[in-house]
Amino acid sequence: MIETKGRDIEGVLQTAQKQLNKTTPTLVSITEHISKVDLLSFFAMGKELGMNRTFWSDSSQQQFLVGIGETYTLQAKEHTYEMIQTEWQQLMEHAIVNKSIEVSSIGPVAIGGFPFDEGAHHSDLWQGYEGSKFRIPKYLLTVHGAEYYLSINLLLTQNCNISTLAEAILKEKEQLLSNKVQLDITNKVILQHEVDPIEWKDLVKQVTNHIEKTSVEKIVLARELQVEFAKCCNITEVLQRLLDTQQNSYVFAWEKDDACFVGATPERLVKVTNEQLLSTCLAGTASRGRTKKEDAAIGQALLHDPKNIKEHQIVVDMIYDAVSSCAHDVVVPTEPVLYPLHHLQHLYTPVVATLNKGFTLLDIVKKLHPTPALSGFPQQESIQFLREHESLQRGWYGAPIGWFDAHFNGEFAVAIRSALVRQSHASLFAGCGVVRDSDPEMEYEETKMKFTPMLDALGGEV
Ligand SMILES: C=C(O[C@H]1C=CC=C(C(=O)O)[C@@H]1O)C(=O)O
Ligand SMILES: [Mg+2]
Repeated sequence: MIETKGRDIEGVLQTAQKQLNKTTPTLVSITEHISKVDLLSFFAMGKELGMNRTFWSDSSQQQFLVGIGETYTLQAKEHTYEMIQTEWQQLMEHAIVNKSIEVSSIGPVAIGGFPFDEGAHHSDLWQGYEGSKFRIPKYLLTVHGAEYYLSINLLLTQNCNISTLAEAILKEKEQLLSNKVQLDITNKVILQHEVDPIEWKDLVKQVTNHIEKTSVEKIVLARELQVEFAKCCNITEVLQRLLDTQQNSYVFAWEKDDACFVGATPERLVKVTNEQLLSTCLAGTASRGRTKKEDAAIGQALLHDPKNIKEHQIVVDMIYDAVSSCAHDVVVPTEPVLYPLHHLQHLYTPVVATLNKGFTLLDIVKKLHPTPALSGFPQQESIQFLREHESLQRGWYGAPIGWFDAHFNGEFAVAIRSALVRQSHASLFAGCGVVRDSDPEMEYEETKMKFTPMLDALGGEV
């Protein structure tokens, strides 16, 4: 990676062009510190420019990444973790990066997702989301607390006309930063359809029988709710609703032409900042109470419920083993605490560790996914069971979604509480951990509750 410093875009691009030593296009990234802009106006403006959009907010809403356009895509259908990692390292080796600021998640940043199951067949539902895809946005707005940065990422060739390019960029940049889009909430769901609820409850029973008879301890079953809107769904409005209502959640959107995978997940998979590693065990679910007293009583019951404790502990044990295989000083509390969300609450155990030399964020993502919060335990047996029995095409649902920068600092969440929106239709996904004591009706109710955050954000009756 060549690091440069400079001021105006045209000047920086001219200097970069002189440094190109290859005939193939080279990634050039220019970052500047900018004044505050409206994030969702920036996002909405991307649509007017006809570009695919990307959105990420961390669970404390202190860090935001808003991407417009796609300068480069890393994609792979097999051995995806290794392929994406190698391609990124090669791209970064020759990249020319212009920045005078040392902050993570600026400059060349890849944002995207892995599939839940690399071995699953591709489906029409997930068209555009085959395999793993990570995009480097053409324009990336990064927000850290009160600080705003704009990175412009381009592929430069030796013979491209710099002044024409710089002029086009300045025009688009001005539009994106114009703070012009005002938002009304107009999305409205007019039809809801649960996919095969009776068959799904039968499958829960089948799983508890399977657990009785085999060494399998847990299988996470998911189901789908389809909705129809009065008109094309506006993703900016969905993001606004999710940001307003979903506390303690990562809000994400990854648009691909006429589709957008969008959600607000409470579940961190892993965050790596230099060598510091944070992961999360989240499993075990209850509703929120209508009063403080009722809420506390539900929370206490959840903390002491054997079925939910079992569901949770299986996740803690696996994550501890996975993290320990590539990190040291692993710290895991012995008891979970409650993790409150707007519509529900979970059992939560944080994991802190120091990454061993030679491992990257993507290595640990590969080791962790799928955790028993999404597949079950043991991992291979539960994945095999899902391949044979679950009719839902999970695609990117329940899979790692997130970002990484040039130094593999980054964060991944697990893409639950999510929906795949395609114009005036959407599929919502929700799953639950089935263990020996699971009751089909209660698991059904749990998944129903897990649809509510997305259904509400899409403009549906909850
Ligand atoms: C699979 C989902 O939730 C997982 C994460 C937290 C709690 C869970 C549970 O209690 O069953 C699930 O393991 C989902 O929301 O689609
Ligand atoms: Mg559960």
